[in-house]
Amino acid sequence: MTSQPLDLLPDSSTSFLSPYLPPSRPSDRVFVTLTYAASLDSRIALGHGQRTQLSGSESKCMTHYLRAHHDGILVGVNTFLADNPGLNCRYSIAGKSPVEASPRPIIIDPTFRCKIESRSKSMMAAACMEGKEPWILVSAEWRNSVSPSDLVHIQSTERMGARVIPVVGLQSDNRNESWAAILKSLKELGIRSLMVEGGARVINDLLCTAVDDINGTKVSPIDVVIITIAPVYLGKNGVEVSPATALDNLYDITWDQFGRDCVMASFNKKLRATF
Ligand SMILES: NC(=O)c1ccc[n+]([C@@H]2O[C@H](COP(=O)([O-])OP(=O)(O)OC[C@H]3O[C@@H](n4cnc5c(N)ncnc54)[C@H](O)[C@@H]3O)[C@@H](O)[C@H]2O)c1
Ligand SMILES: Nc1nc(=O)c(N)c(NC[C@H](O)[C@H](O)[C@H](O)COP(=O)(O)O)[nH]1
Repeated sequence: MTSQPLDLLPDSSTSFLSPYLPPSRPSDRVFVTLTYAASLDSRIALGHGQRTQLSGSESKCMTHYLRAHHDGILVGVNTFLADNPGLNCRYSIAGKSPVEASPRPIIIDPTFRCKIESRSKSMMAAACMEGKEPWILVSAEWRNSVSPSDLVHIQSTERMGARVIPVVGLQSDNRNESWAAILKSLKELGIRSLMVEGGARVINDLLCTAVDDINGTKVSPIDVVIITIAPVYLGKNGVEVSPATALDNLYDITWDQFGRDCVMASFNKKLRATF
């Protein structure tokens, strides 16, 4: 199963994106890009568990171009199970094979719900062929008391090249603590830039998360927000992106049109503003 490479973006689109790409200089923390596609009524899927294509071909290219510029791409386990995403990079990058250009797929899955089943098998098989093998972040508490049958699932998942990585604090009820734990683990694993694609729980949580910076000040972990707006309504049963608090954090905002979609790119103030 080999997918066709996507078309190349015009220079105007790569110039539009270039200020928002992760910096190449080393940093003491993970650079986080939050990106997703939403309808005009801020829905990202028609219903829970329903894969819904919102991006047109041009904005899909944009997403894969962004993937090529990040070390990791993260989704929640519901997205993994609903969408069976490849999470690879099908945008051709000069001098790089598709595997080299692809980010590391990272799945937040505290209790390992994505255990080997036909769908995750096909995703992992596809990822092995066209991208990098996924890392599955599970709760360390869950991993320490794993059942014999789940242990078998872990071993068969790892035999396919994936890694099941225990994270201390992942199952915390406190989103600040769980995101601090996720980002600390990923940094230790060598991820310097992370593209967060969804789903709704992940996006809504992350928008309201605050983690300690090097001075111990609570700041948002998000650096850049890039949102595709598709000109459709998904209706009230759709899966909504709407954080728990009001936010007015974005700056250096620019908009560009990709086919029939509009894409907003912006930086996120590190300090959280709520009104
Ligand atoms: N349009 C888009 O850009 C887009 C992108 C991604 C997903 N989607 C859609 O979103 C829907 C899925 O969204 P969702 O909200 O149901 O699920 P999700 O993908 O956000 O996954 C939620 C699950 O991930 C785990 N998780 C997430 N954050 C965690 C944290 N901080 N700590 C511990 N565990 C955590 C939990 O098990 C949680 O139940 C699907 O229908 C999918 O098609 C759309
Ligand atoms: N940018 C974007 N536009 C969409 O319309 C949509 N539904 C997603 N959803 C993100 C989700 O994770 C998808 O499942 C992957 O975008 C699937 O794409 P790949 O198989 O990885 O190429 N993302």
